[in-house]
Amino acid sequence: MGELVIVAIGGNSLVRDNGRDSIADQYEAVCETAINIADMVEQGFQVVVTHGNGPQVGFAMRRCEIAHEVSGMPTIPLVNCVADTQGGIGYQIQQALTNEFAKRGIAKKVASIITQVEVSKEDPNFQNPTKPVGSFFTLEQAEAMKAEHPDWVFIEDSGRGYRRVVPSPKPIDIVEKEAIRSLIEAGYVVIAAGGGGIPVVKTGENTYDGIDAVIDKDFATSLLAEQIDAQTLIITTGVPQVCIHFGKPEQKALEQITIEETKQYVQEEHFAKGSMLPKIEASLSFLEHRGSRVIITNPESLKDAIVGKAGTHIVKQ
Ligand SMILES: Nc1ncnc2c1ncn2[C@@H]1O[C@H](COP(=O)(O)OP(=O)(O)O)[C@@H](O)[C@H]1O
Ligand SMILES: NC(=O)OP(=O)(O)O
Repeated sequence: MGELVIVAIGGNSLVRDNGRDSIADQYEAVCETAINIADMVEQGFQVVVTHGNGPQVGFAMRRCEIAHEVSGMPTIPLVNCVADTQGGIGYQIQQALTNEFAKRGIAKKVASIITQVEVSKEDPNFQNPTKPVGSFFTLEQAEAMKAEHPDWVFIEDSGRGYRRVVPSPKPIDIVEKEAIRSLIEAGYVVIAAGGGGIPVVKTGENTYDGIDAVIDKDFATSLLAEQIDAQTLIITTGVPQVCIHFGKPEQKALEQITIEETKQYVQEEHFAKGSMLPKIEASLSFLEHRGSRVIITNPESLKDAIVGKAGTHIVKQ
């Protein structure tokens, strides 16, 4: 079996045009990412795919809220919105990969696993929402919405606008890890932990209950990578490389950095909270446990990045 690589697809990287955000647009973006993943499979890598749902779960929440406001339809709990987006995006990735493999004559099967991820009810992040979801708004739009819904919390997201935030507890365990391992061993390209996984808390030795939150998919992916013994973690997002002085005139893209250099940049606050910082923290956690290397790049650079010709590479030393 080839090197086991886990590829995390950013939710924002699947949103084409913030004005439309249609399912057809999203499928087009998924198909482009599927081409890049198929390239990696042809290169001989064993691939596991995870994905985000930040924009999509926010859209789902908003749809239920509007349906409730307009026609009194029952709202859908956030944990179920996460499950719905995990299924919806997983379906698109599964179909796009299946079709791409068939087109190229790659003899690989694809399977998505509904993945629950255990969190703690006591996690302090439940009291302090930090995970941006849904659309980007101007300050004026955010203030108008806040006036109408005083319990909503907004943050500024990496110079891109204002977004609603929801609680994001840290993942403790991937409930379906054995099933994921079995499918990998059977040669499947597995799609798992979509949207960071469906947040659940333990109610007994082997029993669980859903809880309203959105787990950061970078942390869930790093945990899954450890639990399936992946050697390489790739995080795809909206930028080809991680930068220092991001968004400033002196911005500099990083090609290769060590754990120590990365920690130094974290201390110097080069990585924005809620966007690039969780990717960096998840990368460090993966490298400090079992992982060998991390690559952060955009989907179109995957094929080159895996052979060292693109992206930002974080290495042990
Ligand atoms: N130091 C940085 N280097 C590069 N991008 C950064 C940096 N800090 C913040 N960003 C922003 O973070 C974004 C990635 O976060 P986000 O869009 O939330 O992730 P996702 O692709 O997982 O949805 C990048 O597209 C970029 O706009
Ligand atoms: N759940 C999650 O972290 O999604 P994004 O990567 O889309 O923000």
